[in-house]
Amino acid sequence: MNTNRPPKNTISTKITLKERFDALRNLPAFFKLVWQTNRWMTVVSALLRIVRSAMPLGLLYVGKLIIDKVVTISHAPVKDLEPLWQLVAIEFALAIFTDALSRAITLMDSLLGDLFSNYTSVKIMAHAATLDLDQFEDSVFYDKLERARQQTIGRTILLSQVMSQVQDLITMGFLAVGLMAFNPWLIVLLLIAIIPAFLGESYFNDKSYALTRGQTPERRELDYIRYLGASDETAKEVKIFDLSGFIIDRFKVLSNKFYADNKRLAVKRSLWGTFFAMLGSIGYYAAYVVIIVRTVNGSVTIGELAFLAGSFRQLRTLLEGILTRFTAVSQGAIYLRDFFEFFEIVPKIKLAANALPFPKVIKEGFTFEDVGFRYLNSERWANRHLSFTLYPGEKLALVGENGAGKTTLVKLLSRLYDPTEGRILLDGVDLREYDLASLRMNVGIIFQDYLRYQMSFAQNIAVGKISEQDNRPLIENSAKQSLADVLAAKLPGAYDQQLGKRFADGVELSGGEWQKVALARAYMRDAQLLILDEPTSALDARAEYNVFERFAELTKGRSAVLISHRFSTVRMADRILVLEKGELIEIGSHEELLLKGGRYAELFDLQAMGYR
Ligand SMILES: Nc1ncnc2c1ncn2[C@@H]1O[C@H](COP(=O)(O)OP(=O)(O)OP(=O)(O)O)[C@@H](O)[C@H]1O
Repeated sequence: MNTNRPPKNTISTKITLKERFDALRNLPAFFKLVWQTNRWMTVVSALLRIVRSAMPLGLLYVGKLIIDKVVTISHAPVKDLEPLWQLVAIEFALAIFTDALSRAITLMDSLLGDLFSNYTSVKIMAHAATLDLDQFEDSVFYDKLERARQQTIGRTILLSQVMSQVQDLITMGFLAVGLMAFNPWLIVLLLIAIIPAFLGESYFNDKSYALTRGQTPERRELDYIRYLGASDETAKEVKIFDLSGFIIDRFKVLSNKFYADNKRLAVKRSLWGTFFAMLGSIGYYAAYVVIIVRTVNGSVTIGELAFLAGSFRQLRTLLEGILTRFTAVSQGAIYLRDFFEFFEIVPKIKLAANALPFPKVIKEGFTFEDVGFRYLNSERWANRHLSFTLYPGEKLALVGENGAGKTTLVKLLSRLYDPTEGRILLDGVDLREYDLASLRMNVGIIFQDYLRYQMSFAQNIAVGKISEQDNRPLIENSAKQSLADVLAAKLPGAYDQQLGKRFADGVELSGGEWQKVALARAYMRDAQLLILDEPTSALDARAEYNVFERFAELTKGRSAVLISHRFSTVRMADRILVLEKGELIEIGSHEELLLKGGRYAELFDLQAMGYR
């Protein structure tokens, strides 16, 4: 991380007015989502707004009737006030009703907005779960995910914006009819006064979108720095290495840049906004003068003067609102494009059309045929020219220096990735022909960077087969097999003990203890192939010996792949596969490889020497 210079924007961000209109095409899909969120609330909300949109005209018209009535009565010799009070009562009732409607609309917006946000968050999580591992490792993907996530919050605003837009358009229709009946030129005057403001608004919205979109990678970095600076998982290292100053400096550099960019735009926008608002006022007062002159000439009544001036004023406000909101809505619609784009990302690891179920009993084993794999955006081969067979019931250990490609190999075996070249066969059939869910069900794998779920002890084991989360005997049995049962007995809450420090009453475990818990996950499913990627590195020597003794016993008849840097563990395997720079350089039993005197023998001696 370079603390002095924030990274440059990497995303193209220019949008044209045409794109703005095009983006509106996303709105039907958006409304479909709203509709799916909650049907009856969507209908009620729309109905409330339609009724609400007729209210301003009603209020203005009753106001006009009241004024005209007052003028008539004041000139009449006999003063009958009854009809006047009736009108006042009607206006009062309308005013109260309008207010109640507005509140109901706000309430519906906020409730529907919350539901919408929950619904779309679930949709995002569900979709993310279908995607491939390497898609998560791609920064462009992450930017999309991040923007889609923002939409779940931002789009609840869009919802009320679009609804208000429709409501205001209807209100405007009502008012415009009244105004046009009097003088159509007033409408033209109104448009002339408003259009500059609209263009200005749309210009600045473009700028603001471009800025926000361009800042996505930096915002992700900012979030990451915020997490580094204040989280239970990072606190230990941040303290030990005294990183807080470094982190805060980086945060300041980035956040100050955000602030400066945003400020520059906000100031410009505010200045131009003031100017455009002034033009609007000029238009309004010109129209006002026209109406006053005609009232003085006697061609309209005083009530009509109040009605027309009120209509004109409200129309101006509405039109301004509508035009401003148009840019905001189209803006939102452009953001929606990002949201829907995320859902367009499809996993590359596909299910075969007539996928085969995983064999009940593996007959020939897994055969690698000249398998090579390169990570996304990487020039280097993580695995290359791998050809070997993992036989049914065989225990195979993978050995090699850091970065030799051991973890990559087991990821290919469990189809987290598909080979870049070559193929992997299971009982003579390409792994890609098998049903993915059935494959995953039959391959139990515990990675070296397994997750420490901040959940209960039992749940931490149950994640190995979550459909069995209520099967306590199975969970306890799995714990017994990985030697985690002894640990449960020591905890105050036993199997219901909350683990980790993030939540109340949580107990933190040692590294080795966590490993035993994670290891129990492997025993939750009756997998035909078990893969343990350095699962015992944190265990003490005795515990590791016990774990492996059991492992060999418990996996009798089943295939297993072990990755370990400890040769005391490795030598228990039937065969050992030695990897170097992603390629297979030796394969054979412990004795065979020692006799051969190659790389394995060298590494073994090196470690043995350390114990002498
Ligand atoms: N997600 C990834 N994206 C890009 N490159 C990766 C990724 N994971 C691993 N690599 C690269 O692939 C190579 C093999 O990594 P792998 O994790 O398979 O090694 P390993 O033998 O398991 O190492 P270790 O003993 O350190 O766990 C390494 O050079 C590593 O830098």
